[in-house]
Amino acid sequence: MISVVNLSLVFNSFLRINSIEYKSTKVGFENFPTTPLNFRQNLTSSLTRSVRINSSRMSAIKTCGEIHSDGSSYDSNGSVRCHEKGRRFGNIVWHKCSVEKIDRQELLQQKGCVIWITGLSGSGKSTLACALTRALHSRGKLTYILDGDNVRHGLNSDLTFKPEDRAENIRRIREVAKLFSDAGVICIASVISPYRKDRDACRSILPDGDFIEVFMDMPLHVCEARDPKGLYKLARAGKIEGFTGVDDPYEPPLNAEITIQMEGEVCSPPEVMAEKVISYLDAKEYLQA
Ligand SMILES: Nc1ncnc2c1ncn2[C@@H]1O[C@H](COP(=O)(O)OS(=O)(=O)O)[C@@H](OP(=O)(O)O)[C@H]1O
Ligand SMILES: Nc1ncnc2c1ncn2[C@@H]1O[C@H](COP(=O)(O)OP(=O)(O)O)[C@@H](O)[C@H]1O
Repeated sequence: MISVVNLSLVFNSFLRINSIEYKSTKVGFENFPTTPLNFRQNLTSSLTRSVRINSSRMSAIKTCGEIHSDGSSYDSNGSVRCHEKGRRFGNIVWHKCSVEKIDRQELLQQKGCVIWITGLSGSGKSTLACALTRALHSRGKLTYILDGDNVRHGLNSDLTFKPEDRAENIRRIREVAKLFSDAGVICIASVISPYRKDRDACRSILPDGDFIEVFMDMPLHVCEARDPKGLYKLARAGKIEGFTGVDDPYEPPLNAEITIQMEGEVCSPPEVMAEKVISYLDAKEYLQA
């Protein structure tokens, strides 16, 4: 017992010396069981966990650079992110809580991220999003879909398809997606998102690796032949102005993490496409805490 308590004292002194704002309560010391054996086991595992968590937090805090509007910041490469209590942006001060993303991820046994599915209308974005969510759900993983059509029924119902409104549409969706991924959820955004700079802006607000761009690289003639909502027909007839791929641009990704294409004239079933994304998530360890 004594040696474990001594270890705790040394550990806390070490943190004070390093000027890191830290209290033992932040890593679960507040719930000590009462028996000596459980007490020691809990303290030891709390220490092990706190060393693991705080070594990454400490390196993040040491390398903090520019402070962003939400109180987060990045190092000079834009890759390390942290929040520091009390950092001010105008009159808004970031409020930090001791339960953080890492804790939520541990609870969910997965890593929060954003799978951003982009492509022309009719390219299969919603179909893939649905197949992916089904496959992940059956593996016990928590997902949420932000579908362009659906979000435009509520949060973005005030927006049109003019370029500035499309940009605002994507800005709101990326902020919501960021919140979901911070919650530890695998967030799937399926939106045309035709402009590269809007998609890149989403990449830039997320921690390295957490933005996974999936490009539905389907030829326009295939999408147009599908035309499930009859919108291409209306656009060709001049009844819809500024339709993506017809008289509004689509800028394909330059470095998408995953590209979905037809093989010759054949389009893989949605479940096969979903497996491709799941293999990527598995390889990058997003399906574990
Ligand atoms: N002018 C124009 N251009 C493109 N798409 C149009 C347009 N007008 C309506 N729709 C329907 O809106 C859906 C796309 O919404 P998004 O929010 O994904 O678009 S965007 O990212 O803001 O460009 C899109 O849904 P999907 O077919 O699922 O992509 C269309 O059904
Ligand atoms: N992998 C696929 N193989 C065959 N048809 C598909 C596939 N994915 C989507 N479709 C069909 O294409 C149409 C458009 O798909 P959808 O997911 O609504 O596209 P988007 O969301 O990009 O507009 C739908 O009729 C859908 O059934």
